[in-house]
Formats: sequence, structure tokens, C-alpha cells
Amino acid sequence: MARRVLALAATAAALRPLLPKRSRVTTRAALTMHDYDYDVIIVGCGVGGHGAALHARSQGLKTCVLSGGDVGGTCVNRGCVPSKALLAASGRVREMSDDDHLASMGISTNGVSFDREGVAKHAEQLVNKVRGGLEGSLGRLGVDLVPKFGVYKEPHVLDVGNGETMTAQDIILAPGSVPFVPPGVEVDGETVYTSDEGLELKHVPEYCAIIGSGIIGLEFADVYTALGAECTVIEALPKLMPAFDREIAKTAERLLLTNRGVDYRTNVFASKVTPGKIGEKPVIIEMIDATTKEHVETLEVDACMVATGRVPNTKKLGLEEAGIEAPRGFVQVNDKMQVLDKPDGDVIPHLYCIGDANGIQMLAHTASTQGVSAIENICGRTHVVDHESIPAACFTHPEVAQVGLDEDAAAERAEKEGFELGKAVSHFRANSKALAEGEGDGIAKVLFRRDTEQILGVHIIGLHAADLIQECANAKAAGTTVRDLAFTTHTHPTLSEVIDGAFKECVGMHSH
Ligand SMILES: Cc1cc2nc3c(=O)[nH]c(=O)nc-3n(C[C@H](O)[C@H](O)[C@H](O)COP(=O)(O)OP(=O)(O)OC[C@H]3O[C@@H](n4cnc5c(N)ncnc54)[C@H](O)[C@@H]3O)c2cc1C
Ligand SMILES: NC(=O)c1ccc[n+]([C@@H]2O[C@H](COP(=O)([O-])OP(=O)(O)OC[C@H]3O[C@@H](n4cnc5c(N)ncnc54)[C@H](O)[C@@H]3O)[C@@H](O)[C@H]2O)c1
Repeated sequence: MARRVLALAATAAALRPLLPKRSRVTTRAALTMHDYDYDVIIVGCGVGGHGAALHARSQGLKTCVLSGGDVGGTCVNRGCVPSKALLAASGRVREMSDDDHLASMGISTNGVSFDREGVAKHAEQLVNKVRGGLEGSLGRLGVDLVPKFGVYKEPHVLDVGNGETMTAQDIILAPGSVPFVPPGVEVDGETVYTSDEGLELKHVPEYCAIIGSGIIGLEFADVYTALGAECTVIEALPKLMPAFDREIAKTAERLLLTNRGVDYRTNVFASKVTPGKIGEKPVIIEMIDATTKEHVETLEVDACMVATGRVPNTKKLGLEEAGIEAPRGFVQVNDKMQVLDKPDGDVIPHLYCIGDANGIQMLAHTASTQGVSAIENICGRTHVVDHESIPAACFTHPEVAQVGLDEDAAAERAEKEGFELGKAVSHFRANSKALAEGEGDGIAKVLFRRDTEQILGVHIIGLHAADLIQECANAKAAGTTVRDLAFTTHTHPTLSEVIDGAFKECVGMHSH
């Protein structure tokens, strides 16, 4: 669908009636008609870029993805995929080392051992496989995958190095994010590291400090404790796991930290971290009170995992030079994913930004959903992502999953909008399947409007919570009421009956 140069000498005005609508040049350089190389060029080949490219091809757009040599991006190479491989392997070790749990089912083992290199290899092989699949799908669908790094110049134009440019009717920026390392923290990649290096599992430290109790910190604590490490979690905010619903965070604290002997500090800032040398010199962590800023403690550990959030990977994208303001690197977008020149500013024509770089929600599936949405908008069908219906999960053992508002936010909305907040909780301990697995810990909580009976949020901690949340997310997105959900049938005996119980509870029905 890309168009050839038509007539450089003719004015845009003279040619306009002859051209199909989408090939009109609408920018300041509109005096010359361009024939773009592509209908759409996507900058970045992470899950966001990949999702956008697949949808672009399904809409018949001539599509190019600039990968910068990093096909798969964070999720595939340094994120979701290797972390889930480590969690799967270490989860088995945890299960098989739990003599009491096994004995309760009549099982005993002669002890379990693991080979660190073998576990690391499992993650590496999975990364290669998934990356191969992602690359293959682009090739099969006829997407041009170019290993160049794109720099935005002006509407329709990207600089791809060596004085070359590439052009497209529309450009989608999907450059993702990189780990944030706080000032004072020195990363050597060996004894002090971020998830980028941690996922290689070059060693399992005997004693590890994890800075940050977000999802990355929790997932790594799960892996390390399963593999026998002792951990201390350091969190700057007054409460652990600030991204979770308060009640769920309390249960998570017990199940994921206290019950495993994980030590933690809250309201404490890791202000200075000095790397050590494996087996020779400890890592030194200096901590200050987050409120008074006074030194409170110095910790010596074998390794320190820095899990203090992520920042947009937008520094070298040419935004500032193009007059686009991106506060702290976050590209500002409207609800159609169109880039704005500043917060609440004007739309930059033919430029979109999806995924971690816009900071709306740093999740893989959000990035690809936004990619699909951007393509819909490019094709002229207005589409807005319902971010409040996108679920999120933390793949610890047990898992934690959520969609929509947490209880504090739901209460705030109820007060502001003048409706009564409903809440129902059901327990994994009353579920036959969970008990059969010997995994009765956990709860599911549904928050809803009593007037419309619509879901505001669902929060689950328990076995396979990440799978269980999907039904709730779909229901929330579709606007299904808790009453309608309470009358649906859930397979027996499955974990989904935990959710069934919560829906029934919402409307005063008994489930057992
Ligand atoms: C340890 C870890 C575990 C995670 N686990 C999960 C999980 O289980 N589930 C989940 O939903 N999310 C998870 N995430 C988050 C998820 O990885 C990100 O939300 C997701 O990768 C964002 O996708 P993206 O396409 O926006 O960016 P990225 O995946 O970061 O991809 C962007 C790509 O663009 C490239 N690039 C940047 N600039 C340019 C340029 N100018 N030209 C060409 N290429 C460029 C980058 O090199 C990169 O390859 C995890 C993250 C981490 C760190
Ligand atoms: N399963 C998943 O979906 C998954 C898994 C991993 C990562 N991710 C995404 O990746 C992103 C980054 O995750 P994350 O866990 O690194 O970030 P996060 O922002 O969720 O958590 C970082 C934590 O570190 C704390 N912190 C920051 N600086 C500190 C300091 N100097 N001392 C002590 N504490 C400090 C913050 O208060 C915060 O609680 C998140 O947006 C997350 O959604 C998702």
C-alpha cells in the first residue's frame, strides 16, 4: 500500500483531489508530495511493537519494525519470559523441598537438588524459543524487520543512522523502558544488579538484599528463597507492595515474606550501595529514614538486587530536538495513543506512542493492546483502551492478581460519585480443588457498585490467581453485573469456584 513518488514539481493542492485520502501530506512540508516507504513504521520490537505490527498487517498496511537489534525487547529477553522460567523452576524446587506439604499427601522424597546452571539454561532456552517465534511471526506476515535504531525527525520521517532516513504515513514509537537505578546506588552487574543481569542467574547469593517491594522485587524474592537464599527487602514507602490492594498486600506479606523468614524494612531508603566481590567482600548498603533522611542502618550482604522501578527508554529518540516535551522521559499521549507535544498539549500529526514509554501501565499485554489500538486509530476507527479493565499479575507462589480499583480507590470513587460500595470476599480454604492441592491459603475480593452491580475491582491472592483474574477482567470490560455473574456456572471442582463464591456473595447468595 505504500505509494511511489507522484510528482515532486506539482503542488500538493493541485494533486490532492487525485490522491487517495490517506496519502495526503498534512504537515508543514506539505508543498511537496511524498511517497512514503511504508504505511506504518514501528520503532521498537518489544511486545508492544510486535502487537502493533501484527494488527497493522491484518489491516493490510505495509509495515516495518525497527528493532535496534533487540528483537523481543524487555519482555522476551529480560522480563516476563526469563522471569517466569526461573519462577517455574524454582517453584518446583520449593514444592519438592516442602516435606510437610508432601507428607500431608503421603509423599516423601530423598531431598531435592538443583543445578543453578541448568535452571539458568531453562530460562535462556525459553527466551531463544519465544524470540524465534516472535521473529518468525513477523516474517510470515510480511513485516519488514530492520535491525536499525530509529530517531524521530519530523512527521513521517525517521533518521536510521549513516545519514539515511525512512518515511511512513504514520510512525508508532514503542521504545519501552529500562531499569531505574537510584542515585547513590552503584551497579556492577555482579554483586549489585538490576533484573537485566539478575535474570541470568549467574549465582544464587547466600544472603541477598532486594531494594524495592514492587512486582520485580517480590518475584525475585520468590525465586531466591525457593533456591535457598536468605533475603531482606528494603522499601522506601511506609507500606510494602504499594501497588497491591491494602488487604491483599497484608496477606502477601504473610505468605510471601514472613512465612519464609524474609526480613524487611519499610519507610527506609537505600541511599548508598557499594558493590563487593563474590566470596571476598560484602556489598555495603546504607539506609536512611525516608522521612527524616537520617542514617538508620548499614547492611552487609552477598548481593543486592535493585528493583526500584523502570524509566522510559526515550533519551535517544530525538524527541527534545523535535520539540516534544517528555517529562521524566514519559511520552505524553492522548487516549488514542497520539503523541502530544507537551502534557495536555497539541497532537503531533501521524505520531503515536505505545507501551512502557508512555507510562500509563508498564505491562506487556497493555503494550500490545495499545499497539492494536493505535493501528485502529491510524485506520480511522476511533479506539480507546479501557485501561481500568486490564488485569495485572505477580507470578509468585502463590500468585497475586488484580483488575480495576483497589479498595481505597473504590471507596474514594464511591464517596465522590455518591454510590454505595459493595465488597465480597471468598476464601481458597473453602475450595475443594485448592484443598486437594494442599494450597488453601488466599482470598478473592470483589468490589462493586451496589446501585448498578457493576464490578469496580477484583483482587486475588492464591493458587493460579493470574489465570483466575481473566474472567473478572473480561466481565469488567463487558460491563457484566455481579448478579449475572452469580448466575453463571463454574466447573466443579476448579479454582474458578473461588470467584463464583465471591460473585454469589455480592448478591447475598450462598455458595456452600
Ligand atoms: C523482570 C521483569 C519481569 C516482567 N514480567 C512481566 C510479566 O510477567 N507480565 C507483564 O505483563 N509484564 C512484565 N514485565 C513488564 C514488560 O516486560 C513490559 O511492560 C513490556 O516489555 C513493555 O513492552 P514495550 O514493547 O513497551 O517495550 P520493550 O519490551 O522494552 O521493548 C522496546 C524495544 O524497543 C527497542 N528500542 C528502543 N529505542 C529504539 C529505537 N530508537 N529504535 C529501535 N528500537 C528501539 C528496545 O531496545 C526494545 O527492544 C516485566 C518486566 C521486567 C523487567
Ligand atoms: N508480573 C508482572 O506483570 C511484572 C513483573 C515485573 C515487572 N513488571 C513491571 O515492571 C515495572 C517495574 O517493576 P518494579 O518492581 O521495579 O517497580 P515498582 O515501581 O513497582 O516498585 C519499585 C519499588 O521500589 C521502591 N524504591 C524505589 N527506590 C527505592 C530506594 N532507594 N530504596 C528503597 N525502596 C525504593 C519504590 O517505593 C517501589 O515500591 C512495574 O511497572 C511492573 O508493573 C511487571
